[in-house]
Amino acid sequence: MAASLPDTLHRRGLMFILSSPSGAGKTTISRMLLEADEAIKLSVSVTTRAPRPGEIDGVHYYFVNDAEFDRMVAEDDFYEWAHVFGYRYGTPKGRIRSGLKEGQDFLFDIDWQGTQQLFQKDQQDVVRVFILPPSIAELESRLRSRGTDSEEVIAARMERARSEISHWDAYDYVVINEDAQLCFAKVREILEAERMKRQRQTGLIDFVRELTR
Ligand SMILES: Nc1ncnc2c1ncn2[C@@H]1O[C@H](COP(=O)(O)OP(=O)(O)OP(=O)(O)O)[C@@H](O)[C@H]1O
Ligand SMILES: Nc1nc2c(ncn2[C@@H]2O[C@H](COP(=O)(O)O)[C@@H](O)[C@H]2O)c(=O)[nH]1
Repeated sequence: MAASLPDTLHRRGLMFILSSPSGAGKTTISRMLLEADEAIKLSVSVTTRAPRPGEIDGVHYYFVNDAEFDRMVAEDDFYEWAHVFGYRYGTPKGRIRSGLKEGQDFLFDIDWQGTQQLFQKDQQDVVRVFILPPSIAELESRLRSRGTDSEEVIAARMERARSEISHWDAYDYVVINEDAQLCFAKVREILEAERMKRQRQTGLIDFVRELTR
């Protein structure tokens, strides 16, 4: 019979960030990951933008007005926050720090500004993945096919896409989302490998010491 592993063998959780220009598919990949992997939890952001059809308050975002967002900023409730497309978006502190200690992994669908802020605060727990579209034409076509944004909003997102893409080299991994299943498989492999990193595996020193005693 196989011996059981000591219960001192734990792992720190990680902050798994997916960023991309709007429409490249990070929400699609995030949802696939959350469905396939029960061990990672979405960090639900707060936003001042209106919900899109099908978006549920508290599930996809916490939708708040400007006054409520101001109050949260004043009370230092955010891990990070940024202006994106004329609205404000922020990561509420919630239970992230204590969750990481307990081994909980968190998924962040946030932009490059938020990524920078999280990385500055907590380098060791952050894994940064940037998703690129296969082409600019395909990016525009995806924004259109999503059917949730007006022409004006699509134009603003396309206008910003090049400057967002210019931040690709501030990420640990870059994955091109041509085929969603393939992209998802790659992102999942990154997550699995990052979970195994030595520095995340607390208790390993004692375990190895015991093995080699
Ligand atoms: N590999 C793919 N091939 C074709 N369509 C895709 C692919 N990945 C995502 N899409 C579609 O493209 C549209 C945009 O995807 P999604 O909403 O996931 O982008 P996003 O990067 O999260 O955008 P935003 O930043 O605006 O939230 C959606 O309609 C989605 O179904
Ligand atoms: N810095 C942050 N960026 C965020 C956060 N939540 C979402 N986002 C980014 O905003 C844009 C637009 O999102 P959309 O849902 O309106 O299309 C996208 O790049 C998101 O990744 C956050 O908490 N902080």
